[in-house]
Amino acid sequence: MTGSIPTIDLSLLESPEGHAAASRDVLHAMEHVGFLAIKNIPGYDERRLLEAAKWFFDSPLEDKLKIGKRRFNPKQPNIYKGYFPCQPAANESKTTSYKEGLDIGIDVPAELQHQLPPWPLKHLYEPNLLPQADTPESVAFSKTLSDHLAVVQRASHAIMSVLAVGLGLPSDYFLPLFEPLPLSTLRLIHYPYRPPAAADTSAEAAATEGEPVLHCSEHTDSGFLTILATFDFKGLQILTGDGRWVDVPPRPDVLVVNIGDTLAKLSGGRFKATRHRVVDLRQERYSVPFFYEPRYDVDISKPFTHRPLQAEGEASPKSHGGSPPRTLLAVPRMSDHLLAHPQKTPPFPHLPSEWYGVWLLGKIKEFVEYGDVLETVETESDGSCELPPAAMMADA
Ligand SMILES: O=C(O)CCC(=O)C(=O)O
Ligand SMILES: [Fe+2]
Repeated sequence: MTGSIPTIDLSLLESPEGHAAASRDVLHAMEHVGFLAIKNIPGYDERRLLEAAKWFFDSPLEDKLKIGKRRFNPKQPNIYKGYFPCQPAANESKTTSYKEGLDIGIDVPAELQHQLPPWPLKHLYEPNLLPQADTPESVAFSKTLSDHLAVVQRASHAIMSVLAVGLGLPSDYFLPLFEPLPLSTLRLIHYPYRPPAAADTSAEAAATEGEPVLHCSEHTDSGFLTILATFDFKGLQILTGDGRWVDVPPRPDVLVVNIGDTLAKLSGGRFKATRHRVVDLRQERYSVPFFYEPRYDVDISKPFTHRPLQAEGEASPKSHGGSPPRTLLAVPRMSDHLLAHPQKTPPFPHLPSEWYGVWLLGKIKEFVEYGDVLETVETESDGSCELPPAAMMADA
């Protein structure tokens, strides 16, 4: 069934013909499947990434907790980035999330600190927490993560540029939605081996109703794209249009790409944010998703355009350049419209609800590992009402 997930060979992007062919394939995959695979990814070192993940998760829990989010380590100020331990029965609902993980994002350079958003969005840009750099192993670990982050960021740019060209837009059309402060997250995940007797009750209850035991319940991702390393681990499944769960078998040196809610929404529903889940095959499992996410102040309240971006069968553009169709120029960013129409609904009345960052804070409370984020920010005393500096308000 993975035959239905198209594979894009990134090495083909070097030639104009390859780029055009990839554009067609990416558009088709995004419209019909919501998932694709990429191969020949420059710089991707699967073995090194897996070894790094194993090294980190094999270390003692007390060491991992040193870089834990505040909920797990009160000495740490972070609530968004950092390590979270496995929480078997953390969620009373049917949602299962049997995993531990480490979240890292971009490190905001000193010269951009003044562009950080106000509370509570500033939490989304917390400094990374990484193991103390006092051993060669921990230095190598941090280097592996930053190298992989660069690899998947480049791959994300490549896919977005292929997509833009497929839509008849300049190849760097989407870049201003991300720069200079993308909210992207790289997450290392370890799903521990879970013997049947130790499985949490919600997962077992679901299984007895004929559903498989899950490591991670069905969901959609939040951002634009997810670029996922599954190494040689099975378990990932996607939901097809006709309601069947199908496996995404792992393939060596291939990364899985899927669309998140934001790109699906901004495309006016043309691209699919496909539901997916991870089945517990009664074995330990590792994965490394990269969630490619825009700046906090991107306006996600309306699609790129009010009509479908490009009707099926419409001629695809032949070149990367040229003027984009006029109706596509309404790329949502923090705009005069938002300033003129302040948001109507809380949770953060001093911020426009149309902002990606505001929506993200609301969405992540669905996930066990972030369950407390909203409560934490709501109980913080710093409810300052400043808006971001003028530089961030202007169109980039
Ligand atoms: O572990 C996997 O293969 C998928 C994880 C996933 O879907 C997610 O973290 O959003
Ligand atoms: Fe996901």
